[in-house]
Amino acid sequence: MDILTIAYIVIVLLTSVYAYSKWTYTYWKRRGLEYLEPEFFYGSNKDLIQRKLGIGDHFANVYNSFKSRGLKCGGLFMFFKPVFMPVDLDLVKTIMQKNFDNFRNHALFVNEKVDPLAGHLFNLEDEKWRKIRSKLTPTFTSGKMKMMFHTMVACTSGLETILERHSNIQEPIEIKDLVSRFTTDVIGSVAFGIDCNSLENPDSEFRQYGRKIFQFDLVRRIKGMIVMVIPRQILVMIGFKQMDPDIEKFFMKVVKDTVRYREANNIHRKDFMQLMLQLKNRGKVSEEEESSPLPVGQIEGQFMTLNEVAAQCFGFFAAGFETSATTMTFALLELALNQDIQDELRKEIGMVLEKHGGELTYDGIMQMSYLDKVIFIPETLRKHPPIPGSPRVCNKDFNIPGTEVVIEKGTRIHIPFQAIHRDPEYYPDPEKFDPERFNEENKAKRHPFAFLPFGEGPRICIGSRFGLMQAKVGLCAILRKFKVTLDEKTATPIKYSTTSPLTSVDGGVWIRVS
Ligand code: HEM
Repeated sequence: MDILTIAYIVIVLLTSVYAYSKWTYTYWKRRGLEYLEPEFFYGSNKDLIQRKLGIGDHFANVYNSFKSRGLKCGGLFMFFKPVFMPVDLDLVKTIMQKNFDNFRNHALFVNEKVDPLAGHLFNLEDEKWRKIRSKLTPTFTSGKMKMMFHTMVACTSGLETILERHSNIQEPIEIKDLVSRFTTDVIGSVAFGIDCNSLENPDSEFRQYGRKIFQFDLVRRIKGMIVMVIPRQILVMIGFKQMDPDIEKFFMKVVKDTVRYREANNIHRKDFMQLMLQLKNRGKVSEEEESSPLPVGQIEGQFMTLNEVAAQCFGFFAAGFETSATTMTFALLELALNQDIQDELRKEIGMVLEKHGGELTYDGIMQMSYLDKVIFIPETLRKHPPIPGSPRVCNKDFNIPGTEVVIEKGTRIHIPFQAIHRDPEYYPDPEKFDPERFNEENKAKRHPFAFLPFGEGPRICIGSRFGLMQAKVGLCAILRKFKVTLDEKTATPIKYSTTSPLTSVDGGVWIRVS
């Protein structure tokens, strides 16, 4: 082929892609929906793709631009794909709850044959999601939380030892790293029954792989782009793999070894793995400790396979340690900046502990109203939601109430939690950290969908109780003994990282303890 022919083919190809994108970018106009003017290739997300803004800040800009135009919703483009964004909270409720059947799935590409660990609840779709969700729901009741409480408390001693050391040598500590090691130890222990030891050893394998799950390096970003641009059917056909092989190998081995060991030695522990073994061998979670297979004839329900068990354990690890560590980090940041609130909280912790003989107990934690309904944790999650937004996909055409616009099957949706949490219509002076926003009177005045740190509707976070409990246990352990102040190494005013999928602070949060 001569050079002229090659040049001709390239020109034809580029012109076709350009013409296709031009046509695609008229999608929202053709459907009669106001939209953000896209740019070639980037669509409406140039700042996000070029990493000038993080996910939360970028979608907050999009939300604010629709809101300032008085719109209830709007259209945008992710590369060439149309994305719908609800702004009005009744419409958010319609999508997440009222018309859930039209918007059941998270729109994430999974091929369990190639990526068995990706078959966790967050990624699953339709009937398989429904089936696994109903099996897992009983593992997160308050009774089960009570059962796992002591494991959480046991992990606080390492946390206290490290802070004691930093207090003595008067050195600041990057608190996100420390509390991530705490939550890694808690989840490792509760989900896998393994002492991860990452508080003692910051480079433990669990901590290393935990960090890796949330590192979005170039390869991950390219894979993410491929998944957005190439149709699913083609990805399945070519066996496209997303999961890093070393992460997969590590977690698969941990789960399989633990399952085999427990089954061979008839070991029962009060943890999540025990409940998974019940699902694997008995098809349901029961109150008994027993998890060995039932005799033929007594079997109820369907069983989980070993791969499904591994995927759920991996999902809980990934979804559980970083989100709770993020909550604890922002709570400590705000407490360091608001010493009066910190004093109030420490007073409550002291009073409750005194009533419970100086011990951190489940009932004691449940009595901490300033920590809990107070307001304090909700205000942290409002101002800094760890997951800044959630995707959905439309699986049945849906007519937006009161308009002619139809969201077509296959259209992606983005629900911008962070933007809603910072909307002055619902939270006046939104940058201010004010726990009183969550007293009963103020809460009652707000639209229930103005607070979405755990999502809403049938797809709401299944581990919220667990996540809140471990954050509270960790915070109580810190605040009962230490006063926290912000070290000058923290870049203030803080900026959110533009590279992390979860909300996190650029340069970290450096805390001094005394
Ligand atoms: C403070 C901590 C946490 C926060 C802020 C958080 C937040 C969220 C959010 C926003 C979603 C998406 C909901 C939606 O799309 O509507 C979610 C889903 C999920 N979370 Fe959490 N989460 C936390 C802790 C945990 C923990 C500790 C676990 C497990 C032990 C967990 C497991 C999950 C799972 C499995 C899903 C998927 C649910 C489904 O699709 O049915 N999360 N979480």
